[in-house]
Amino acid sequence: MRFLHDAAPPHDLTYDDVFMVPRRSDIASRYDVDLATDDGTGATLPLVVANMTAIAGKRMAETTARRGALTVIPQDIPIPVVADVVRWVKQRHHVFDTAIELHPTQTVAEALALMPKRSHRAAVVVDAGKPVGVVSETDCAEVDRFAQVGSVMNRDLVLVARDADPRAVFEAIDTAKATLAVAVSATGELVGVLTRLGALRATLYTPAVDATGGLRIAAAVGVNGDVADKAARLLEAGVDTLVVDTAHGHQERMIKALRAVRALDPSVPIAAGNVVDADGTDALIDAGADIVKVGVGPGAMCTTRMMTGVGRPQFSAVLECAAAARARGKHVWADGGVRHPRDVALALAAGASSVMVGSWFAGTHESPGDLMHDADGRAFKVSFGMASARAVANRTSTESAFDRARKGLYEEGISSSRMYLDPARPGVEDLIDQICSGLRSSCTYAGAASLAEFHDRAVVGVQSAAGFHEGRPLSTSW
Ligand SMILES: NC(=O)C1=CN([C@@H]2O[C@H](COP(=O)(O)OP(=O)(O)OC[C@H]3O[C@@H](n4cnc5c(N)ncnc54)[C@H](OP(=O)(O)O)[C@@H]3O)[C@@H](O)[C@H]2O)C=CC1
Ligand SMILES: Nc1nc2c(ncn2[C@@H]2O[C@H](COP(=O)(O)O)[C@@H](O)[C@H]2O)c(=O)[nH]1
Ligand SMILES: [K+]
Repeated sequence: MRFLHDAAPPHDLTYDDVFMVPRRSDIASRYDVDLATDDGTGATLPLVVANMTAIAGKRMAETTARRGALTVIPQDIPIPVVADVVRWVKQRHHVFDTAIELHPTQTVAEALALMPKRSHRAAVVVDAGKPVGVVSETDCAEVDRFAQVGSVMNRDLVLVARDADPRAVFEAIDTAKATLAVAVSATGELVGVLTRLGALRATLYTPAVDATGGLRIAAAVGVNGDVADKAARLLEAGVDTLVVDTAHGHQERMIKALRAVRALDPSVPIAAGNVVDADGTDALIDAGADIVKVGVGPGAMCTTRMMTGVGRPQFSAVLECAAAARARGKHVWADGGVRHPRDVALALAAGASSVMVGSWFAGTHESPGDLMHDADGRAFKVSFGMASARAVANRTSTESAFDRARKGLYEEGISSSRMYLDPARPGVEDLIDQICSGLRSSCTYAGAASLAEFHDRAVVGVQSAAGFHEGRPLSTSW
């Protein structure tokens, strides 16, 4: 990446401060761009779901890995639970989505409570292991809440084989004008479901898969307690990337923790952070990090900059840390503050190998929280920061009341925030589609067929607030 007219700015910049200029390109189609990362995580998209309890759970992990991104299970989840999640995610089908299963005698009320867990808003009715119907939210509208789903379900199933070609599945759904197709095994047991859009996506994305065919997943450890023991148990559980995570990554406790994790000689990449400069990046690489997590204070749930004055505008932080890491053959993840597809593109132009997204994905069907509605009927989920009073109370629940009270004094995150679902993009895959289409287009504007070429060729200029404002679309007249 270089600055336009080679004019490096005199002050630090964040995503809104910069823009990219188009360059002569010989990339004929946006589909000719390869978005795979080269950081050893095996992700086929440069996206990582941040290790936040309100965002990164098993549904998020399954759904994002199927499209090629990685989800990091947070450090606050007990390790036996993480092991169960890893096992579950690795058993998921690469093409078919995990269905909500209901027995014909379950009620419409139960169905309606479970359906928001899927963006396709439907469940498969299963009897003796075999699908007998599909029930959607529309089928349940205006129906007595105590009615049994067996009496409202649609029995005309589009049944397909577990190895059916996604394009053929798309056509079968289209012809039947159905909501989704139901995949079954050779003996007729339910395997999963696929919508028209899911079938299309299966032809556009490559799942992030490990050597044995399981979907990939990452998990985080903090820097307190017996870090080596926790890391060893996560590796034993089969995580594909290990993240050592704390607010202030450039500290002795982190360096000690990282050395202990490196001493386990893991065969998977170790990511560690967070830092914002070359010194911090070098220190973490010296201690054993393959990937350095960059960002202090940009996160949407983060109050660190307001509380402490510490942090650094994220674009400059990523640019400096990425240069330091690249000089040593290592990588950085740009962590936090991403709100538009352009921010993802700019972080990658600056040299990040992947971009961590937290709050943007909180308001989706796949985040772990329950779907709620405000007084105007708008759907939202509750999110919270990992350094908020709420998260600290969870993390320290086994400590003495005194220690908990002491730790509770240091709050650097929001405990409750409403993240509204975008009615046009209520699922995380809708947001991934949006990000990838923006990013593919950015790459072709730069004349880049891969992320490595994108970083090489990107030319970035600095803009005023008016310049940023000019780029915003206008939904009504002036
Ligand atoms: N990227 C960002 O800007 C930030 C991210 N976070 C996220 O929040 C989560 C919790 O992180 P964290 O608060 O580090 O909690 P941890 O539970 O990981 O504990 C951090 C440890 O470091 C010590 N410490 C020393 N200086 C600091 C400092 N300035 N800030 C925080 N801890 C310090 C703490 O000791 P003692 O308590 O005795 O001081 C504690 O033992 C992580 O997921 C982290 O990534 C949190 C803040 C900023
Ligand atoms: N200072 C704090 N930072 C936090 C907290 N919880 C998470 N984070 C950081 O934010 C990113 C995600 O950023 P987002 O803009 O996509 O939401 C995450 O990976 C952490 O580094 C917090 O409570 N305080
Ligand atoms: K912030």
